[in-house]
Amino acid sequence: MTLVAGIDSSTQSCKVVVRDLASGALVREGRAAHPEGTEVHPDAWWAALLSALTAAGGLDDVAAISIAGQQHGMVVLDADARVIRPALLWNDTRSAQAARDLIDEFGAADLASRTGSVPVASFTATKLRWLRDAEPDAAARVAAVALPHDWLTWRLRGYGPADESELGPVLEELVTDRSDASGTSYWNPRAGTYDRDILVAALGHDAVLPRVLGPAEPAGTTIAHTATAAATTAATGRPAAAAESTDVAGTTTTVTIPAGIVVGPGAGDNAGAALGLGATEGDVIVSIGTSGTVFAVTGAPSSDATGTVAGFADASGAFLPLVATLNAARILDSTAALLGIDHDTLGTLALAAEPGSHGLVLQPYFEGERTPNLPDATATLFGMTMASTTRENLARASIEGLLCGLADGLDAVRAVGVEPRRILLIGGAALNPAVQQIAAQVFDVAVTVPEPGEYVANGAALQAAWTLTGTRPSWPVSLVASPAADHRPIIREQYAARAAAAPTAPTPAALTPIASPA
Ligand SMILES: Nc1ncnc2c1ncn2[C@@H]1O[C@H](COP(=O)(O)OP(=O)(O)O)[C@@H](O)[C@H]1O
Ligand SMILES: O=C(CO)[C@@H](O)[C@H](O)COP(=O)(O)O
Repeated sequence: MTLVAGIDSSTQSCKVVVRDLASGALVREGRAAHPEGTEVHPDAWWAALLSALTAAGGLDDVAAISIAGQQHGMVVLDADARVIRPALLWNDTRSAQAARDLIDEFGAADLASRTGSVPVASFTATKLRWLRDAEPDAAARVAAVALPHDWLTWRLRGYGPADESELGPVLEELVTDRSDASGTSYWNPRAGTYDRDILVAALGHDAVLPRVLGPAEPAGTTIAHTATAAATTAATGRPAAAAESTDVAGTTTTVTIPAGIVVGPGAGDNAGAALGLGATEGDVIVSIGTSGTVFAVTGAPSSDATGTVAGFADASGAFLPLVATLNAARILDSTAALLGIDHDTLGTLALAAEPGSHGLVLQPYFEGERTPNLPDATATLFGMTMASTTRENLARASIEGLLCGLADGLDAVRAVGVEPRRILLIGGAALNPAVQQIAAQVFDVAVTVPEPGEYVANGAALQAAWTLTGTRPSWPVSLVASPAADHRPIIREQYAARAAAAPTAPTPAALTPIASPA
């Protein structure tokens, strides 16, 4: 049996799957938690990856591997390949003003046509501009910029600072793929080239950028080496990466990497999920993890000058128009914690309330919001009366608020030409039966739920198999639930009415004056 491995280094954790190349069957898996926070030292991801690999039984019998990961995170390296400062993650909003500055300098339409997207605080270019403005000494030392999956792939292949790696600080060996490059705001998905003018405008100077590999183009093969990481995140002062629910702060994980494992190009996590699901025309994927995302694989690139839909590339040579929200599964985590219950009980309570939650509406911008672009917004609960303010209605309102934001995202991907025939619901919160049932009430498209699984890691494993053999596998994906269509327009109508009246209502991008480039 030939085995391939796929990794999802996501916001909250690192997940590893090992699969049979021929059938796609899951052979073994492992996971490890990431630190909390929107600023994380990449060493913590490396420690979690090695810990998850160990939990998944190591790589001795694995023929190929690929790493997918959270998009956009800013990993900055100096000339000795040392990480200059903790990475700013996609959900860190401190670069909101930097995004506005870049839009003022280039114009939204120009950025959309050059990079497929109008940047918000999530995008890497805005984080580089923030670094240039807020930490100019650090910015001046930047010799290379990478994304989370690029840096982890490079470390796995044996590169890194001289005293921590077998092959040393060879920045030119950094690689990425089309899907993750398209989330930087300095890569053009139509042309397949970096836009170094935007990079220089953001960072203040040029830098080494990872070589962009095509689908199934190998990053290389591993050399035999020992990879070691200490489970500590001293740079952030936050908890150590650790096997979930196990405190291993201060422990060191060592993994023996054998020679000759083919390393695939990797992917952004959403593109990885599209690969893992085998998404085809008519499929819209709705993922409810830390981020909420709505996306589809399309043959043609998109560019939305309003900034709502990001015009990403996918991991198969096609494109991936995508809407992302900053608040998703954690809305339910917060509400469950507030009510002092677990996720299952939250779901049970929610299903005991009527659609529309008796007028209770949660606009769930707990961490600011990305779509709509309201980085400083806070959450608001509308419609509180003696009758509506019950635990049941609050539980349901939290799920309805989450899903209404994603339904707005579905409308936006439709507006760039996607014609959805079914929704594939994935991500941690999609496991919740109440989320599945209420999704069938909020979306006006049939909702289907694939069997529980790590679809980003599965996509990375499939990419590893594709890279090894040169042929894209077609592994089966079972659907476990198709909640009966039960569309209840009232849910979105009352949400839209509250959003329109809210003080945080967004200014339509079309009405925002955009300065011409200098
Ligand atoms: N049954 C459930 N109901 C609601 N939320 C859940 C459930 N199971 C897991 N989650 C939430 O899903 C999130 C993790 O999902 P995941 O897709 O792995 O996120 P990420 O990829 O961003 O790390 C966590 O916030 C977790 O609390
Ligand atoms: O920013 C985006 C997409 O543009 C997010 O999808 C991140 O890629 C994080 O994903 P999760 O860790 O929440 O799955």
